[in-house]
Amino acid sequence: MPNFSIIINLKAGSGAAAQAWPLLKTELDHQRIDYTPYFTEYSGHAIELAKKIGDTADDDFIVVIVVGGDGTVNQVLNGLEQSAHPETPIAYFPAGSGNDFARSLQLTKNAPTFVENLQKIHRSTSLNVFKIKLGDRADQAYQQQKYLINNFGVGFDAHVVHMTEHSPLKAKLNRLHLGKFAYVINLIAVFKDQQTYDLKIIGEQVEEFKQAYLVTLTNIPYFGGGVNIMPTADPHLHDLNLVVIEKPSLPKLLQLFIRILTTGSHLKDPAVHVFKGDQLKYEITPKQFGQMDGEDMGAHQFIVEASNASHPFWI
Ligand SMILES: Nc1ncnc2c1ncn2[C@@H]1O[C@H](COP(=O)(O)OP(=O)(O)OP(=O)(O)O)[C@@H](O)[C@H]1O
Repeated sequence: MPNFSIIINLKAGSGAAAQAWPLLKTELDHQRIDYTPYFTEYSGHAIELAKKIGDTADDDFIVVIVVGGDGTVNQVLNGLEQSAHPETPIAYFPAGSGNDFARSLQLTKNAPTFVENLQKIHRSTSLNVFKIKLGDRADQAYQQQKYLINNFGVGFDAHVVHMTEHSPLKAKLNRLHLGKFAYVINLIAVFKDQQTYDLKIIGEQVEEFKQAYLVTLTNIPYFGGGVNIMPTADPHLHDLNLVVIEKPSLPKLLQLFIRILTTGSHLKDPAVHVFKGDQLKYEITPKQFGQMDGEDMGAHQFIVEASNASHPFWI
C-alpha cells in the first residue's frame, strides 16, 4: 500500500469539506490506514503543500488524497507537476461546491466506499489533463503555464464565476448554505451583461469569430456544477475540446441555453462550434474574464496555447 498524504481544504464546498473530512478520518482510522494530513491555510496553499510533498517523495511511493473541490484538485495537480516527482498520483474525495471532475468520473462521496476503493487499487490510471500556456496581449508581464483538470473558459462562464466570487451576496448566502443561489442570480445578470468579443483560432488557417460569447476549452462534459456543455468529452481520451458559442439574437440565445440545460442537443445549433485536436492556439480580444477549473483569473486579452498532457490518478 502507498503512503497517503492528504491535502484538506476545509473551506471548500461552503462547509461540505468541513463535514466530509471527519467522516473520512474516522473511516481511515477505523481501517488502520496510515496517512499524513495537511490543511490548507490560505488560498493557493494547496499548490505549495503538493509541491513540498512531491519534492520529498524520494524513497516512498506517495499518493496524495485531495479533500476539497475542483479548485483544490487543480492546485494539487499544479503543485505536483512543479515538484521533483510529478508522477505522484492523486486520489480524490470530492467535497466542493461544483464537483464537476468527480461527477464526470462518477467518484464516490461516501467515506467507507472511498476507503474501500483506496485499498483495492493497485495501480494508478492515467487521465488526460490540459497544459495551457497563457499570455496577455496587453500585458507582457502576464505569462503563465498551468495544468487543468476540467475547463478553461473565457467570456460567459468566467464572467459568472467572477461575479459570484466578488458578490457580497455570496458570503451571506454561504453562511446560510445557499451558495448555489448566488451562482444562479449572477448567471441571470451575466446573461444580460456579457458582451461579445473577437476570437481568432490559429491553425494552418486562421478562423475568426467576431461575435464570440462563450469560449470554453474542456476536458470533461461539465462546467458550472453540472452543466453539460460537451457531452462527449472524457478525460480517458486525449482530446482537446474547444466549445465556441457565438451570440445569436436574445430569444435564440435563451433557446440555446435551454438546450444546454436539458437535451444537450446544443452542439447541433449553428451558433455552436467545436474544435478538437492535440494542440490548439487562439487569441481573445478585448479583455474578458477567464476561469480555470472554476477559479476566477481576472480579465485579460488572452493568448492561449493548449495541449494534452496526462497525470496518474488513484481512482
Ligand atoms: N484556508 C483557506 N482559506 C481561504 N481560502 C482557501 C483556504 N484553503 C483553500 N482556499 C481556497 O478555496 C478555494 C475553493 O476551493 P475549491 O475549488 O476546492 O472548492 P469549491 O469552490 O467549493 O468547489 P468546486 O471548485 O468543486 O466548485 C480555492 O481557491 C482555494 O485556494
